[in-house]
Amino acid sequence: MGADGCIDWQHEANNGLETIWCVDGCPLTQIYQEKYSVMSRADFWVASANAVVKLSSPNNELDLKSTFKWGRVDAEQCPDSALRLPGASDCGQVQDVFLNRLGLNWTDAVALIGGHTLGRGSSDFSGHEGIWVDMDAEATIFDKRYYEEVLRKTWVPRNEGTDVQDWTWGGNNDGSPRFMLNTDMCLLFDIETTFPCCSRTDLTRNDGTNQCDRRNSVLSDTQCSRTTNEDAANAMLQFAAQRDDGRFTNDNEPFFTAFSVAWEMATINGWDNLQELALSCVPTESPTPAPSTSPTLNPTPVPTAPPTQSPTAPPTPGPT
Ligand code: HEM
Repeated sequence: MGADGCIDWQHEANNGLETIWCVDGCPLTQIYQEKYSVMSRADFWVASANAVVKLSSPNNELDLKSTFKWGRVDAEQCPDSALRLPGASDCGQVQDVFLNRLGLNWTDAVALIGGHTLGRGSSDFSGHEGIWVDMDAEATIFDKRYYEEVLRKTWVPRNEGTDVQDWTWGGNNDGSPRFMLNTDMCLLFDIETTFPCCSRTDLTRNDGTNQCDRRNSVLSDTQCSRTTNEDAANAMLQFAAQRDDGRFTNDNEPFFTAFSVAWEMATINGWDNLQELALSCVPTESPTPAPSTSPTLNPTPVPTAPPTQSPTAPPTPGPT
């Protein structure tokens, strides 16, 4: 769901988005068509994300309204734009996309990826099944829990040797499995030098067995070492807000402040003429409607054909 209001439907990285944005029956599309089609889709998608963050944060605390600017122009076609998305393989992906191309720093990247406190991965879409946090209900709350979970849980490799290798909890994965991507784990651990490893060799199950050890894999002697990327690790620790006694505070503020800064930079990237929201409705101060290249104001069509193989063309530049 790009900053140009366009979705590259042909790329597998976007699998599942047809359940959110579609011609018929997707609530978000319906809301847009019925009430907000005066805005460009691109502005609407950012505004919708802001609303989700606000409504799912404790006491509606994280209001991103001050970061919102409007005036993005929609494109109807964006072939190969999904090639610019980060893969989930390693921190090189994070560096390439968030630092080298979006111009953010590691603190910004770590703050943005904290978005994984919400929602889930699916074997039907990405192939990574589970939630990042402890309970399904917690996956509907936008708070710092994601950072806590990286530190709190015993993470061991899952799906080793496949292209959906990730990490899962060494404890009891009842219900939804809990998982982390390599791009989550690498922000705190060196998961390359010591792979395969276990993130906490100090925890046991109720039956006394080490949580790092499973039937086919014994990792209780292989503690994952801390990453040498101190900027990323420091941000993870700061946002998790762990006390000296190992428990976590309820203070979301460091995460929320960093997320707001990074979110604004990420969502205005590529546009140099976006407008602030008007603070009043007095006619002389009100802005003109956002330009839109979508004359029929219809959502981008959903393809009926299955995704084709990954395109090989080089990434196209973002909007300027
Ligand atoms: C290195 C960067 C990132 C990678 C590799 C990545 C990868 C993924 C993957 C594989 C999924 C599972 C998709 C599925 O199976 O349906 C996912 C879901 C999700 N991601 Fe990310 N992501 C990244 C960054 C971000 C950022 C920056 C945010 C928000 C600011 C974010 C928010 C989410 C959310 C909310 C979901 C859950 C979606 C749902 O419940 O349907 N991700 N991500």
